[in-house]
Amino acid sequence: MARSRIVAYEVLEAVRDSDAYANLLLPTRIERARLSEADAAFATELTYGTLRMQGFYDAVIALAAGRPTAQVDPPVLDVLRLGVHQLLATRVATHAAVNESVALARRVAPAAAGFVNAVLRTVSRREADDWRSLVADEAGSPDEALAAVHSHPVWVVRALRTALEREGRGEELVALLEADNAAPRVNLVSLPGLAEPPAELGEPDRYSPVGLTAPEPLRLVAEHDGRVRVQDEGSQLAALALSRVAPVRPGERWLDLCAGPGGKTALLAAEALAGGASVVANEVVPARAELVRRAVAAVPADVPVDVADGRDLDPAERGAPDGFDRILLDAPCTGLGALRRRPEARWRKAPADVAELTELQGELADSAFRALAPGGVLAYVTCSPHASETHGTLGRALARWGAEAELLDTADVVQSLSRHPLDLAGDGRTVQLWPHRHGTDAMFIALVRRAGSDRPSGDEPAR
Ligand SMILES: C[S@@+](CC[C@H](N)C(=O)[O-])C[C@H]1O[C@@H](n2cnc3c(N)ncnc32)[C@H](O)[C@@H]1O
Repeated sequence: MARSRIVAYEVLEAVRDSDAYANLLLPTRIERARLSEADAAFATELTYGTLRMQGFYDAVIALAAGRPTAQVDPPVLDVLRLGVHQLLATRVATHAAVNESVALARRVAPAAAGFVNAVLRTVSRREADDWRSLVADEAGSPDEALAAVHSHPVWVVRALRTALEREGRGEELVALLEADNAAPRVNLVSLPGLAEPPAELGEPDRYSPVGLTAPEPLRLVAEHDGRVRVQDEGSQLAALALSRVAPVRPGERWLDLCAGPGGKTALLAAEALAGGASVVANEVVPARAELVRRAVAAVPADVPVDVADGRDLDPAERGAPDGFDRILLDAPCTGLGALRRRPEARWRKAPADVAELTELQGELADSAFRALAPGGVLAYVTCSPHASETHGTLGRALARWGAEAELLDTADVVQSLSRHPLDLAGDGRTVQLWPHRHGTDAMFIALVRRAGSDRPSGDEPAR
């Protein structure tokens, strides 16, 4: 049987049994199996597509098998999910999808081969749209129908709706759910001052002045030795919001508090280098700190990367006795804004994670704010649009900081650095980007200035 299907199955198995991350494991499994480019693309499509659409496929399997998927052995269920994906979402011929799935079942769960054959034959008798209607009809409520058909947990559907409704854009929910299920394009950043401008390398991004797409993105990355990197356009805008909120004055000190794996650190370091500022990075997980070191290696500047809990930060120990002029807090979050990129993430998160994370976000925000120099600017960023992690965490922090803090017009800052006007809704001061509206991850960006001398934008002499 095709090795691409075995690779896809083995990744699903590792995601299920060992909490593996598909985006990290798949490339190594593809390499180990020595798959051709076409087979690698098929294995990727199978793995990511199956993981994203797992909720919908489970509803289909339950109907076709006449029993809840909780009563199906996990290895058999994974074989069925892969089979349903091939039948309902790819051009694989029906007989090939069924026969290859039965062969896979013989390999991993021989006693269930007949069951797999029967279920997949039942699934193959209807089109995907018919299954969507049947699944919606079976759901207990309109929200459960949306969740099952668009393959998101119900609580995530509700959280996304709340976030959109806050902007007066509740009607965009289905477009957002669909965007979460589409493979994102590979987007690149060309580190300013260190690599050619975007227009010389490919098609410049619509919004980010340092971003681009290209027909062979990975070739460009390989050729540029870290100076051209894969990075979501929303992440670029978040880093640039901080580096371009005001002209950089030589001698400014910047901190990236939660830096791993270092995508934004690299862009900040390039921006700082161009303006004569310096950057230090911090990350609590040692392996991720190592990724930050690799990410900044291409920038010819000293960027120390410390391994520490960002809640225990002493600016003096990090070379900024008067505090930092700019701090990025790209906070640990549920990642509900990057579901396109992390296909299994939606099934791993639970509402309880939100409460735990918002507490951590608040503590990190307090630590970051304390570490600002008078007049310094904090960028609070999440790759989640969940209202508790965005406006909730920010609003509570602003209330604690009182008159010491000023929420800057972040929308104005981001619009002014964007190549084209962004369709932003909401409160007009913070920025929420969306996959369906902007083609970016759903990044939230808020810039907060600490009271005191107007360091990043004022006219004090440089230190
Ligand atoms: C959203 S990610 C940052 C992504 C990064 N800015 C980038 O663009 O590549 C959040 C990071 O915070 C780290 N983190 C979590 N808790 C932390 C803490 N208490 N102190 C410092 N870093 C923490 C996580 O390990 C994770 O690497």
